[in-house]
Amino acid sequence: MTQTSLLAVRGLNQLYGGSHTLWDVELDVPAGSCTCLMGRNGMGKTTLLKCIMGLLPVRSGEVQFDGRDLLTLRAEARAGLRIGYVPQGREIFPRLTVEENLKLAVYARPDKSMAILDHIYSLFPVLRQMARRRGGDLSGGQQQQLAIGRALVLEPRLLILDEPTEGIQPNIVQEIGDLIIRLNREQGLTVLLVEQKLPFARRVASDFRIIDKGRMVGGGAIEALNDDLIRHHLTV
Ligand SMILES: Nc1ncnc2c1ncn2[C@@H]1O[C@H](COP(=O)(O)OP(=O)(O)OP(=O)(O)O)[C@@H](O)[C@H]1O
Repeated sequence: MTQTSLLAVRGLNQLYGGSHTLWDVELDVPAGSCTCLMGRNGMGKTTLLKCIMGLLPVRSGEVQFDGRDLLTLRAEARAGLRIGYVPQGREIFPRLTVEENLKLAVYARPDKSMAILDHIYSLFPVLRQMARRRGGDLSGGQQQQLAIGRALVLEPRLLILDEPTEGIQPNIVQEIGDLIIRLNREQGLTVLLVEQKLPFARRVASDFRIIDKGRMVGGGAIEALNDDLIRHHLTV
């Protein structure tokens, strides 16, 4: 692990049954960065995030968070290290209210302190307005905000977001971008983001990594994401 990486993946291999999905993957997420993991559909982005979170078994390799080996820890213990994860599709509880969804996350905090809810509502005023509505009754954009708010309840040191803008109306995409920028640049939260929208990635990210057919094929500062890389690995 390089000195400045908060998260480091080394030589990671993953298989779904006999199908080899991730090949010797290396990934560094520098502390304080907003690192955007990019790649076409089906290239292994979600699979890599699930391996990092302990939601899928890996065949070989290492995952280190702040110098600690994650692969020996169960998924709950990884969240306990304050790694917040917002999965693709959001996975909120549709029949529970907004506040109940947030409170469930509070019970995972060591101090179980509900005081954090005020902070979450200040980041997402719409969630305060909707506190008694059922999660399933919110719009897609509001559900995404709830899923991010729920991850922030743990006051994560690393926030992992899987395509937070997918299927969301443009004004909420803008708001989510504003929030990521605020959390990352003003509050110093390290972010690992899977994102396919180039303008969004360019706006919020400091660094990029490209995965193609399960292999890491490029990366660097976001300014280095050039047309050649885009043509070869990102456009359909
Ligand atoms: N549960 C599974 N069982 C078998 N194969 C799977 C499973 N989930 C994903 N795959 C396969 O693994 C590969 C990588 O999928 P993954 O979802 O990680 O891609 P992705 O880059 O996140 O794509 P997307 O942007 O579409 O979510 C794909 O070929 C996919 O079909």
